[in-house]
Amino acid sequence: MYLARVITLSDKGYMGERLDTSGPALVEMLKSVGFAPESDPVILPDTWSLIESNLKQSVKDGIALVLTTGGTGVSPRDITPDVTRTIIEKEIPGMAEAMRSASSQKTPHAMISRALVGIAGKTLIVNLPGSRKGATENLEAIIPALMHAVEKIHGDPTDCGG
Ligand SMILES: Nc1ncnc2c1ncn2[C@@H]1O[C@H](COP(=O)(O)OP(=O)(O)OP(=O)(O)O)[C@@H](O)[C@H]1O
Ligand SMILES: Nc1nc2c(c(=O)[nH]1)N[C@H]1C(S)=C(S)[C@@H](COP(=O)(O)O)O[C@H]1N2
Repeated sequence: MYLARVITLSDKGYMGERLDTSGPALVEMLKSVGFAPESDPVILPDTWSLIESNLKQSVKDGIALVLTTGGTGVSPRDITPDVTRTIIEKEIPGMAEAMRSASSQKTPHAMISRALVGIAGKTLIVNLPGSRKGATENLEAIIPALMHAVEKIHGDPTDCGG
């Protein structure tokens, strides 16, 4: 089973001013599709150095899949994709495109999310929006390809297309 970690980026969540319902919802979704997520999401403020160090630590910890939730939009403190871009070695634009495309059927606000998906070491990092609805709808869109992507990152030699 592949280890997964959920990182919630929310100033209010970090300060205890809002209950994080997005992180736990993502943990449950990951379990339901066969990943082994840590049971408690990591909650951080929208602070560059903390996001950077936690993403780097996740790679060192051998986490196969990191989901971030929050900070993908255009508010002044939204920096999650910008930090992610400095950590990943390979971007997977198709997964982010699939999330925005599917989400556009739900809300026109989908186009505001700047979420990135990419690979750092052997860790797949997926940015998701902050609201529970936004986070779960976006994850839903890539679930059909998520396990396959992680298996390939870990060197699955089998032919695709079977
Ligand atoms: N972790 C979370 N759990 C539940 N709802 C959330 C969470 N993060 C965001 N939301 C909801 O999604 C909306 C949009 O998210 P966004 O990150 O833009 O909000 P925010 O108020 O700027 O967050 P913050 O100040 O906590 O960083 C919020 O107003 C809130 O209703
Ligand atoms: N599927 C889906 N995508 C969504 C949403 C949503 O409700 N559903 N919310 C949007 C909104 S309102 C914003 S502002 C952006 C960025 O959200 P974030 O700043 O919380 O990361 O995600 C968008 N993507």
